[in-house]
Amino acid sequence: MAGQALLAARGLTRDFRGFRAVDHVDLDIAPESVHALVGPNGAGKTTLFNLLTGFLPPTAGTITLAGRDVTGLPPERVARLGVARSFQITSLFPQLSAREHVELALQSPSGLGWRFWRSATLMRRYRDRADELLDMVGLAGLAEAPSEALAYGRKRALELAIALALDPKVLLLDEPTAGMGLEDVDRTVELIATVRQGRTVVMVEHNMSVVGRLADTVTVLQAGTVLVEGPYEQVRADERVITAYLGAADAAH
Ligand SMILES: Nc1ncnc2c1ncn2[C@@H]1O[C@H](COP(=O)(O)OP(=O)(O)OP(=O)(O)O)[C@@H](O)[C@H]1O
Repeated sequence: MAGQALLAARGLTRDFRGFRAVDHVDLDIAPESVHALVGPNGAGKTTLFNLLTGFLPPTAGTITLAGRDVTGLPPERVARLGVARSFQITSLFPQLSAREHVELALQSPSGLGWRFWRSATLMRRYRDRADELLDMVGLAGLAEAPSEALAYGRKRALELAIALALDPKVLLLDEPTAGMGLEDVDRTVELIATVRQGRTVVMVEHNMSVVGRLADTVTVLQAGTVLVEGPYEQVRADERVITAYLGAADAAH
């Protein structure tokens, strides 16, 4: 199994001052699959995401990308090796246009740090690719719009275009439909179905209908451990998963 995985974790563990948020997780993300991480609040999904992208170093365990050990590498190195995550809206510059954001991402080798504009000629080379990416995420008509003028769903689409500028092998999406109305959810599902072509997608997603429509494999986390893993239909019918969610709902009331 590990030999076939593009991104794999073994015994991945992360403690926060004695509290174990991720507890010996084994994960195999198959190439060109959509793999969803789900689970009740506090299950460790975000922490696992941060571990896989180098934003947090693990307390124990290993992460491999195409068989190469990437454990403990900083996020920009992980990104350069082909693992990109969609950025949060807070990292957009209000006055820069959608196109300028993507152009900047294209000329930044890691996609993480914004660099100074190099030269007008060089930037023009990025323009065609930027416009292609904006078109892919449905923002072709909004290329000139300052990011602050974009509606919420469009801002999330711009984040995706920025992540795609790295041409990542693995794209990590953190709750891609969070806070969206039905129409934007549908558009985002279609968008992910498009951008997954030739890529591997890992997503944390609370909306089970979205998971059902997109994911090949679902990993359910609970209290930092893998509770169940498998195809959506199998996972949603699993008694342990139903109990975990009902338990979490009870605890919230
Ligand atoms: N920096 C931190 N310091 C201390 N505890 C943390 C830290 N980050 C996360 N935790 C704890 O680790 C556990 C897992 O958190 P995490 O955010 O990974 O869960 P999650 O599954 O993403 O939850 P949610 O669905 O609510 O986002 C939680 O109990 C959380 O309080």
